[in-house]
Amino acid sequence: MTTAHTAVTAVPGAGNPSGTAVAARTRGLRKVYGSTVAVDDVDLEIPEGAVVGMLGPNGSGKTTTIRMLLGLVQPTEGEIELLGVPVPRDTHRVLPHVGALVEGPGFHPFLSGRENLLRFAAAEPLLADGELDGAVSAALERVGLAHAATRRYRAYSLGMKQRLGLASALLAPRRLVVLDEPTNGLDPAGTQEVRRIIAELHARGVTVLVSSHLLAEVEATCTHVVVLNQGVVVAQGALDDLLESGSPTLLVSTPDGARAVDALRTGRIPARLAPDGVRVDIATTTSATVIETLVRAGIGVDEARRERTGLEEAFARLTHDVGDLVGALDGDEAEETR
Ligand SMILES: Nc1ncnc2c1ncn2[C@@H]1O[C@H](COP(=O)(O)OP(=O)(O)OP(=O)(O)O)[C@@H](O)[C@H]1O
Repeated sequence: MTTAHTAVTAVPGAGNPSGTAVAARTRGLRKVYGSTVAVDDVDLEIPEGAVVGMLGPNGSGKTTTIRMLLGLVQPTEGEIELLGVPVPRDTHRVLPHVGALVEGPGFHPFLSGRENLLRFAAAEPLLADGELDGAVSAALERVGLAHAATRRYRAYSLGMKQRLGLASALLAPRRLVVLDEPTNGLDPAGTQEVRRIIAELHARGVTVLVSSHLLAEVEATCTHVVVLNQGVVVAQGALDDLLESGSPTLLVSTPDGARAVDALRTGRIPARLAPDGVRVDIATTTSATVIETLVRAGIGVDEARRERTGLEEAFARLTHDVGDLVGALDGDEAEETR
């Protein structure tokens, strides 16, 4: 959890000269540990108000990047701007506006969950003394931990510890919330709650950066994604753009699949029979041409819909086959891909 112990000064607006508001930005960010390059030349842009999922295989640099953003790890090279403020130089100015769930938030094992949160709340410059109790109760309630508030932290399960970390990130009103694997150790109900909390923050206009291995969660909750592989950003942008970037496919439901495949192939349109219909590659044709071809061949079409690439498929393509990436996302990002 991040707290600031200094007085709050005004945080400048997070606008940028090109007009798009940016909550966090890095330029040429690099972190080297001995002979390990953990993060290499990372240029991030986290749009204000977005829910950004940070994805990547184990060891791809997600946690290191998040820790550098929060001023917890000193970059080897590069620049960071958080809510318009340079980090780590002025981290203290911005931290009160940033809630963070990162590993090892430093809870005291012999204090209860409530007592631990009260200590953190007392260090929140945005909370007045008279607001501490209420803020702690509200945060405990929000993460479903009110019933265990008086139990000692060391008796908490992994999931309860995770919930308490989340509560600490939500103690005060935030402009940016950074969650490093928030569903780690949570049961399905806890995962649902994290999803709900992220949706609530998003509805209030809070920017959320969340790292996760749960692609279905990211697909369900995020508006944008950043994909890291071996310390390098291999894709970033709107989730919808990423999902549209695979080979476009039309799924056709027809009572006569085998004949449909024959008719399309005769018309030099790649198609194959699948359990749920006929899958047609429309990279070099249009949906209208496909349907026209089928109707001309006297084949009935019950339904035809364009399929999106699932995030799982996109992720596999991005992290296993970096060479094929150019052109997968919009031009700028693709060009930056190495
Ligand atoms: N304090 C450290 N000292 C040495 N190497 C480190 C340190 N922290 C991270 N690394 C290395 O940097 C690389 C990136 O690690 P990082 O924890 O950022 O990855 P990650 O994407 O968060 O992984 P995971 O999904 O497993 O949590 C790894 O090779 C890791 O071993």
